[in-house]
Amino acid sequence: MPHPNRPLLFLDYDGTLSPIVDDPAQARPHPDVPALLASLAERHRVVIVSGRGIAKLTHFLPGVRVQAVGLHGAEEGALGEEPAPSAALQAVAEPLAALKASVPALEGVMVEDKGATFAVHYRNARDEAAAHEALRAWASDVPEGLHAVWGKKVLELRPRDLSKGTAVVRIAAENPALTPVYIGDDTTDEDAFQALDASSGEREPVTVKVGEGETAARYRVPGVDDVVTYLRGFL
Ligand SMILES: O=P(O)(O)OC[C@H]1O[C@H](O[C@H]2O[C@H](CO)[C@@H](O)[C@H](O)[C@H]2O)[C@H](O)[C@@H](O)[C@@H]1O
Repeated sequence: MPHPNRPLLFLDYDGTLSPIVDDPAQARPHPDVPALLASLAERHRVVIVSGRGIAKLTHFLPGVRVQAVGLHGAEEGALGEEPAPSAALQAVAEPLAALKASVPALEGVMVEDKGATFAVHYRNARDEAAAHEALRAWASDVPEGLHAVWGKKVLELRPRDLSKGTAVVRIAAENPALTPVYIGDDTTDEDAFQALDASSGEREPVTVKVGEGETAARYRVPGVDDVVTYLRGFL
């Protein structure tokens, strides 16, 4: 996989810098990641792009000071700093609250409170297929302005017009001399792979899918260890 000389490093968190675990609250980074991010940030522009909120990313990566896009594009700022309230999420606060109150009660299904939004996890559901079906029905008719996104055993709601793709394309346009490198493992990262491919013009982005499954990315690595190895090549 190529290592452009002047990269703009977009890094997803769960499944990319942190191995997937059963409990979202215990998703610690790979042990080498905090120091690696600090070293990378001394040489390159690094942006964490996550479905998590920036405060939660800061919790997992204390002491790391890099740019961040949180809540699937609804939050922007930097680790270690309080992000500005998301106007896009404030605009859909009412329907989000109503939806949160109506999540089907199913054994093992867990609602992760992310402040301005929430995620419904069914990884630990007693009957995973039944939980998936119940959540599919629940999310089949979300209010105008919201979009239901399926990730790894999780269903999330985000403002319809925002995605990881919209955020990274804007940041890439602000940094025309840098070559975008995007590494991610989940469905929401596919928005970013496609958006970067469609918008980068002369700059061929390096898009990397972590793990198995269909992807629009140009390259693939098997897991988080391989992400760490690839990133070391930028030092
Ligand atoms: O964009 P990401 O940084 O990849 O965040 C996406 C979601 O990741 C988290 O859920 C996923 O990881 C958990 C921990 O490994 C796992 O238990 C869960 O099944 C996965 O879906 C996180 O909890 C969500 O808030 C993020 O949106």
